[in-house]
Amino acid sequence: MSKDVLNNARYLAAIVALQLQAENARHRHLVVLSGSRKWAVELAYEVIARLGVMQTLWLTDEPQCSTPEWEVEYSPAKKAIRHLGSERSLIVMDAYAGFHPDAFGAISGTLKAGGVFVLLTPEIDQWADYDDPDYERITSLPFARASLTRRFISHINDSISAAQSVLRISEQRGLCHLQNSLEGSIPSGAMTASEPLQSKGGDSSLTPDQQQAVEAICRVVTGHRRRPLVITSDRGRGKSAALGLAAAKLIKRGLSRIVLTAPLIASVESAFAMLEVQFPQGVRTGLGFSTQSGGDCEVIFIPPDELISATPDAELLLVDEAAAIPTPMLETLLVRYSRVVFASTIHGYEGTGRGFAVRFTKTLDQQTPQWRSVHLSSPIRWAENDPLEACVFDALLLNASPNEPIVSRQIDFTKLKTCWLDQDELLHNQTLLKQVFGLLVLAHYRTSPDDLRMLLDGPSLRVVAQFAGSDLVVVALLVREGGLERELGDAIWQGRRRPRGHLIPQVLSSMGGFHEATDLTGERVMRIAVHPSLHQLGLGAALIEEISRQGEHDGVDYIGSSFGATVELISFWQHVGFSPLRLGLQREAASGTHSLVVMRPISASAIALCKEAEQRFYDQFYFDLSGTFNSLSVDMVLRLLGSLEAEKWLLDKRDIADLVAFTEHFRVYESCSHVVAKLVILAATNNMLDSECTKPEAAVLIRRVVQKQTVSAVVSALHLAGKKELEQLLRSAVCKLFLRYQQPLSFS
Ligand SMILES: CC(=O)SCCNC(=O)CCNC(=O)[C@H](O)C(C)(C)COP(=O)(O)OP(=O)(O)OC[C@H]1O[C@@H](n2cnc3c(N)ncnc32)[C@H](O)[C@@H]1OP(=O)(O)O
Repeated sequence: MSKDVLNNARYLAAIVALQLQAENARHRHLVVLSGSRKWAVELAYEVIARLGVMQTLWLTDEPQCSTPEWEVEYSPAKKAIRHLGSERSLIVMDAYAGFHPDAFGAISGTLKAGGVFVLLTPEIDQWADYDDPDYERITSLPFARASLTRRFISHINDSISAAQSVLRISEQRGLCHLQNSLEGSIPSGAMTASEPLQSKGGDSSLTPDQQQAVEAICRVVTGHRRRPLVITSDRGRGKSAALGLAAAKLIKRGLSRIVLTAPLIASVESAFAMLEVQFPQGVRTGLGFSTQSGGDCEVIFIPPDELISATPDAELLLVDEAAAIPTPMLETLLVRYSRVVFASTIHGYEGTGRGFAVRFTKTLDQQTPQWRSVHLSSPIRWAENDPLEACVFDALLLNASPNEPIVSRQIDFTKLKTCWLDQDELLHNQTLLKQVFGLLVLAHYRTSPDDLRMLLDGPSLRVVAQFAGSDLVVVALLVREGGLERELGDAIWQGRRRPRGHLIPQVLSSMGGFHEATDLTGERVMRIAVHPSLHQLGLGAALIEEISRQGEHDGVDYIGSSFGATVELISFWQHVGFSPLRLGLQREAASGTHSLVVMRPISASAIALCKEAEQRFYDQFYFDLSGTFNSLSVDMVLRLLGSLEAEKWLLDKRDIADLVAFTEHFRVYESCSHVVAKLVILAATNNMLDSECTKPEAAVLIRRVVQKQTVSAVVSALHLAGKKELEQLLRSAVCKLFLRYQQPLSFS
């Protein structure tokens, strides 16, 4: 027998032994095959055959061969998210096709107890030199993929090598870990008492945590007081199943319509599975479940952005994976639905969860201080101390967190230390890396493992942070943009080319029409995050000042940013001297927000461009409010209208006569709507809508007069009794504003 065949036999025996241990302990394990692609792929097929696994999921862009005997489902890593609702007992990920950080994290959560995750990588000491195809996603001109650093891969490689529970097999070095498993001994910490897996079904199979959650959900509906519930858990604790069982119980007690929402329908699959078990006669449709074929009672899935725009009736709203939904959307749901449960993974593989607990609970404390919480800690899909979970969390820093601050709110601003952090320094100083990434995760709902790679390898990325003593209090990621070749600039302006990176120059040139934007160089603030316990103390503003000083020193033309626009963020960026230049036409599906490009110019050319682009933005903005932006929130419209120039909206004699006819006589609104609109804009530019009108009046003026929403849309959105109430609110608001207008010096 050849040496290779003998070796492979040893490796397979080790993997089989490990899988048996995993099965006995209800754990999952990571096996890494590091060597040539051909060797690793062939060994992986042998693993599938030896373990006798049907329906292996294999993440790759380039399936290597078809497998007649064993069914393998191939999927590109970038589409791994599609598989989130399913469960597998064997997953293969081919890092030769690209190591996709988010996919690695998310898909490992779909591996069942007793399962094995097989990662195929180049040889241990060559992986970090391999031109990983997935790095294409972070290239940016002039950096070609092959020229990028691969510190992230080094970090993953080191982390895997350091994890005692990983079985690593190298083509050149043989078995690197868990050698003792060959002899059938058990790696430390891997064996716990074997417990039966939770069966999909009724209450008896629930963990005590789940039972507590189901009871708490039922109390949200049956309690006399409005009491929102927050359920938090780690991945695999049966949170979604508990939502499904609670929904079933409530339907049995007489509820007829429950709405379930989550960023992805796949993540609530186990809630629907639970309903199917509870109502065997029920009918599953694409987006919902009816207890009987005729309809009767239903649990319906509605994506968050649709819920916000339509607000359908529901006796109970269940929000799953709430951490992946932006806080402003959650706040809207909290206001609109009286009985509501927010459930979320805190230590999720996607890395989005921990900030949720910090950010959203602040809102709950303010709006509904009587809210309750339940935490699910016992895993149901695998046993405690799962080796794969520990390894993935460590490698992707999903447990990272900034130091717990800090001498509470007493920061001595004169002693803050600004540090420009080197990406190499971050790689080699894991404590610092964890602090920085931990703060980004905590502060921003969409920070994911992909961002860890960006942090370590993003070309022309710079990291600046401020420390109070050894505590990180604020961090920003910056990326250099622009200064593009004229020929490329022309092609971008003409809409013929859209190279990766250079977001602000491209948006301003190809969409805003400012050809010169691609010539200028700018520093884009990709992310800025202040420790959540230290917001609104001036730390964010101070760091922006530091960034601007450095930008000036470096000779860049401007500092810019692009972010999902909320009223609070617009307020922050305007406060620190940035002008809005372009609002994205479409809402991002995940955040429900429009992205806003802002700029603080430094050079004379950027000052000229910024002035003109801002003017153009506002000129266009008013017209877009009755079209593209006619569903923009009232607060956001008010915020942006506040910066319009009042002179363009001054009223002439005839306008004033029209307003007299409307407010004092019987002129109908429709015949003078354009003049009413002028008055409203004029008032908004003087920030008088808030001070002169009640909230419902201001909302009617913005929606009906400025955004030209239909009467029925306004009535429904503002929960008015009907057209009459709308007309009364409109008339009373216009009367107040007109009266104020007639007072000397009240409008500038
Ligand atoms: C490109 C991007 O990264 S955009 C995403 C920004 N980051 C995040 O959303 C993460 C979470 N949030 C944060 O980290 C912080 O709140 C930041 C970075 C937005 C702001 O930093 P902070 O230190 O809290 O703000 P700072 O105290 O410097 O505020 C300066 C001014 O901005 C405005 N402002 C700041 N936060 C708010 C807010 N929540 N609501 C209204 N206005 C605000 C105010 O005018 C404030 O001045 P004032 O306090 O004198 O009224």
